[in-house]
Amino acid sequence: MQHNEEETRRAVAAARTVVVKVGSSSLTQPSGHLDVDKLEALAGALAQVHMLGGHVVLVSSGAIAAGFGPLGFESRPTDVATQQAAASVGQGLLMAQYELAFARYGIRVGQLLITAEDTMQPRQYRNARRTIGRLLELGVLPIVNENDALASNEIRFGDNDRLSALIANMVRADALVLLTDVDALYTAPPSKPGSQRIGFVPDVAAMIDGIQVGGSDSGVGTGGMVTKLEAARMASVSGIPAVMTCAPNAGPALMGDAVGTAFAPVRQRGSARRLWIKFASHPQGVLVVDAGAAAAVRGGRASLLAAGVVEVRGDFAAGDAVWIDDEDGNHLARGLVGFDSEEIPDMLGRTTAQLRRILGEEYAHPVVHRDNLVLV
Ligand SMILES: Nc1ncnc2c1ncn2[C@@H]1O[C@H](COP(=O)(O)OP(=O)(O)O)[C@@H](O)[C@H]1O
Ligand SMILES: N[C@@H](CCC(=O)OP(=O)(O)O)C(=O)O
Repeated sequence: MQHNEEETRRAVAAARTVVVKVGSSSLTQPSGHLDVDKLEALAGALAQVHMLGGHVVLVSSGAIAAGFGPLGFESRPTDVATQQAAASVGQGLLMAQYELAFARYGIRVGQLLITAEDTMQPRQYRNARRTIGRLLELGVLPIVNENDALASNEIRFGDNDRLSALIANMVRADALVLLTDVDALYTAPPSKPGSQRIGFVPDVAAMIDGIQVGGSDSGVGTGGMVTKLEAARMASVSGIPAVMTCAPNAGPALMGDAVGTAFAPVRQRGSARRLWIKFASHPQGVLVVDAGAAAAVRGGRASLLAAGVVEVRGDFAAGDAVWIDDEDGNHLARGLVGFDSEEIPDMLGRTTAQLRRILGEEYAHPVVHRDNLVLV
């Protein structure tokens, strides 16, 4: 599958389900306070799609930006605890404005606060997917943000760009639209003289190295262009076309006009939850595997059995993410492990039949099931 720009834009315009991500900088005034006019303009553009029968999921940042002013801070706080407090105040303010803005079009909104690390667990993943699906069936416009108050620093995504790509993959969206404060991707940060606008990226994974990307200049955003390109790549390998542009271009971008930068999908639709394991997991330990197990894991379809594990490192609980390494220390895969780290030493090298006989039925399972394993 190789999409050209026209096909990519057309696919965005024809999308039945679209995930739209808006950054803090597109919802705030230079002072950092929430800019209600900007928020209303965005709601107007999304309402058009909704009223034409499209399903829109909005991933909105802005909780921290909306909360720090009312708490009396002059600029965005830099320590995590104050950011979390600001998010807790700001999230309610943000949703109140969205409710008002969408109510003008008779559209009801629903809030989902997601912790990416938790949502890759099968049950939470299914629940989040089912809730968003049901909201869409009920004609509600779901608004997603990271659960800033809960996510600790280590597991926090911090930016919503990659979260929006994971959500697009989860809801099997037909398009992802990333709205920010620059009109397009440039060959270098736009403040640099001579940087050129890029209208179309046929293969984002292949071009990432050729672009100079910088962090956020806005003072309120977090990820800058790095995480936006990462999000575009995640969408692209999930078979989802993406467009990145500035928030005032939301309407034209959603209609397939040639604004911003379009990113072609490079694959067929991929599996869903495994993308979360790949991008949202923070491995807590390592399982070192022998050559036979390494070959099986590399083959892509096998579960990791205790028989092939030679060593376990780290302190983790069943359900945590771990690295699967070969004996030379190369990372082969990431996976959600089925056992606590203390349970695994007694299992090492044993076949499933031996595990059943010696340790009992509850140990006669793969250490990492193939559904929970993703190659790196
Ligand atoms: N190559 C590039 N092309 C476009 N913008 C870039 C590039 N490198 C860095 N940037 C910066 O990324 C910023 C957008 O990221 P960010 O401030 O995190 O926005 P948001 O709050 O929308 O997530 C832009 O303001 C721009 O200055
Ligand atoms: N969850 C945070 C998002 C952090 C953030 O600023 O993200 P972004 O503006 O998308 O780079 C918030 O709502 O403030």
